[in-house]
Amino acid sequence: MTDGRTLVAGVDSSTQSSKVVVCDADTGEVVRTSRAPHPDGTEVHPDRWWDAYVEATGDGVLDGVAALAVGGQQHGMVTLDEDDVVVREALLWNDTRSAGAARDLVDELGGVAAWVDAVGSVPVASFTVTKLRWLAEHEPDAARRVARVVLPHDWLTGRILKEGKGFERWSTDRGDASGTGYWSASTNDYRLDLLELSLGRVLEVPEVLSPAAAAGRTAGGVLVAAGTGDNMGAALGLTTTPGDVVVSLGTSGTVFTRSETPIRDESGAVAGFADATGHHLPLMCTLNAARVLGAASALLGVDLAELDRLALQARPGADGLTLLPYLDGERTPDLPDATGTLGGLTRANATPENLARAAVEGMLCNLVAGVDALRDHGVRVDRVLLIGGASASRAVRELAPGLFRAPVAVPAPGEYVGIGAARQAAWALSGAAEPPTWQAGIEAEHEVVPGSEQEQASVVARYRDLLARTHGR
Ligand SMILES: Nc1ncnc2c1ncn2[C@@H]1O[C@H](COP(=O)(O)OP(=O)(O)O)[C@@H](O)[C@H]1O
Ligand SMILES: O=C(CO)[C@@H](O)[C@H](O)COP(=O)(O)O
Repeated sequence: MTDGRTLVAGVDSSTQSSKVVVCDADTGEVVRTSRAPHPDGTEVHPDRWWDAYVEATGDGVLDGVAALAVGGQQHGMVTLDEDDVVVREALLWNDTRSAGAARDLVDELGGVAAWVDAVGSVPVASFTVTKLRWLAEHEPDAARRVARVVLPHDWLTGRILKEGKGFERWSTDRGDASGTGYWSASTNDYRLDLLELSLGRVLEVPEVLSPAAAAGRTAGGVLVAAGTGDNMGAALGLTTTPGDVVVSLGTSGTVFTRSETPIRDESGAVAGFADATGHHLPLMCTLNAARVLGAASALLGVDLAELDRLALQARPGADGLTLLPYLDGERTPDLPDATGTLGGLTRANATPENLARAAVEGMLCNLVAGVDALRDHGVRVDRVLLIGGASASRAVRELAPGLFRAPVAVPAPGEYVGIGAARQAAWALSGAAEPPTWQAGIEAEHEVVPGSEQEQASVVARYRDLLARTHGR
């Protein structure tokens, strides 16, 4: 309690950084924020997340906070031995070394339909279940030492409780559990047989808490809520209405919507995740998003603001220059070994403006597939809410409505994963049946430019054509 009001904190332990948001528990007003970077790379020792958390919460950032929760990057494999010592560095969601293991597991269970029936998703390299198979095959000594497996948000939640002398047991929530590949959002149960299929034996797994449950309480009295995956956290931090689809442009690109019922997608594009309120969060994810713009600006030797200016000076379609932005391999489409492809390059269109435009268009066209996949499953797309680091880009904001074929709203600048985690903490603290009502304002709205539909459709068609010619998809 500070100045008569109750404060709650949300931690977003994402791929590139830890962000902390302290909010008024009743209104959601953001009172303080801070952040600290994570190391680069697709395998990271969990202690580095703790270091970033300690750095970001220094200087009294958590003073007066009554409850907190952690939203974390999904899927990462954190392996612990009998004494909870980390066995090896965590393999993150964007580590593609387990792509072969994913293909093997799909075959061994009887194909994609069997996986969708079992856990609502078709596993790709991102999923924890495939990382465990990779571990068993490539590091058998380490695999033998593993006693339990948890996810990044589970681990950080447990560490906060251990340091706060309030740890009782490892726990997780429905949202994050649904990204493991061995827990089903339809039945709300683990499929330990799939864990066994992956690793050759069953491991201890965290207890799946209900949405407003507490994971524990520190000796100092701070309630630590269940926490969740970062996309589920963002969904809880945003004020959405039916017909809203969220596109997040962070390290990953994600397209998701809240749903009362699961979506069944045997193409594997849409994963059947759970949300953080007891419902569902069908979600499509790409490995490439904001960092594509970073790479393009490095290539052109300009900053992100100049990249925006250049992109907006070029004509739609970049005079025929098209980028398949698979710079870190790709997850959707399932092309883990792909690299980027620049198609249609001529002497006439080889300008900085066209390269900048192709980067923005390519990044967005990659996500158009997610918006369309949701449409194909009957999801109404009345409005796209754009969040994540690259939603600050002027070029992204202006090009997105035409390519997504929907109006785009950009919520007031904010760390929505952290805000969602803080809202979950406030919910757990209140003991109420529903989370508190917090309103996220809209900063900017962008409409589809009338008459531009044909032109935008041809940008997407050219992208799809290059994808088909390059990768046969
Ligand atoms: N104005 C901008 N234009 C394009 N990209 C941006 C802009 N501002 C930040 N970014 C990018 O956003 C990314 C960070 O986004 P964020 O959502 O915090 O990622 P994550 O949650 O995955 O760690 C970085 O790659 C950064 O370069
Ligand atoms: O793997 C997924 C979703 O399935 C990613 O969205 C991760 O959850 C990482 O998120 P960011 O760090 O990009 O926010």
